[in-house]
Amino acid sequence: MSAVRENGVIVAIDGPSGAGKSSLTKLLARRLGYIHIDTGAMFRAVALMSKRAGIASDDDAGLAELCRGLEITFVRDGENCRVLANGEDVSREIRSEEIGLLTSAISARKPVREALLIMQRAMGAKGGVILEGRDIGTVVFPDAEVKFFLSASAEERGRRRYLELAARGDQATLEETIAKVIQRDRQDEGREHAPLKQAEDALPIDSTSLSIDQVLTVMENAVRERLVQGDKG
Ligand SMILES: Nc1ncnc2c1ncn2[C@@H]1O[C@H](COP(=O)(O)OP(=O)(O)OP(=O)(O)O)[C@@H](O)[C@H]1O
Ligand SMILES: Nc1ccn([C@@H]2O[C@H](COP(=O)(O)O)[C@@H](O)[C@H]2O)c(=O)n1
Repeated sequence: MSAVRENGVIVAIDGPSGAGKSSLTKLLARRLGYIHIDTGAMFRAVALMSKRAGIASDDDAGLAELCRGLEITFVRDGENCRVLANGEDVSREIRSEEIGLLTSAISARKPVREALLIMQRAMGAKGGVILEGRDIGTVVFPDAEVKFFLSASAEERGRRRYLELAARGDQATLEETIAKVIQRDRQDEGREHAPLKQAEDALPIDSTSLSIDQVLTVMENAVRERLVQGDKG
């Protein structure tokens, strides 16, 4: 491989809901000194703003108009990142289960995907970046130097999400949470535009019975190996 991009390689982490993408992206970024971009947060910000504006999830013209007037930015806040929509911090509000399901519906719409694709490519082009989402390795950066497809069984992903919600005092049951995870998978895999799927050249990782640390080690080794190949290229 010839010299990598200006700031390093692009790492794509795709996979279904609750597989551990956000957790691993942050940890891996810290290990590598890279920035990380949570593309799901961008779709969530569009969903939240569409809800507030009363735009139906199948109103393509309304969604296109909304995206034209929407600026999404990330502000580093220590280890975390705050998400701003037109300057307003929406980091907390976008995390509800309701917005998660609405996001899955609006992210299927072509104008939304087109608008965010442009933003995501601009954010990642210089490299030295880890992007996590559903279509990073297949659509956003099909030429990413390292691609992972992180998954786990729906039961395990639902269990992890349930524990997270319970810790926040949410009343959801385990069965409901698993059902929502499965519903979101179906919507994300079944949509016409940029569906969730593994890129052919992605390294699959099934984290069902792996700890976060074990997954992190596999990922870090794979990226470092690629960086060494790059130096030789
Ligand atoms: N290997 C693992 N073992 C145990 N728990 C894990 C593992 N990976 C992630 N988790 C936990 O599972 C929950 C979901 O992880 P995370 O939010 O990183 O998933 P995600 O893929 O980004 O989900 P989403 O796409 O819905 O945002 C978190 O509570 C996280 O701590
Ligand atoms: N590249 C992406 C990222 C996300 N989505 C959609 O957003 C929803 C929320 O994502 P989270 O990772 O924050 O849970 C997700 O269910 C997808 O519908 C996407 O389409 N493409």
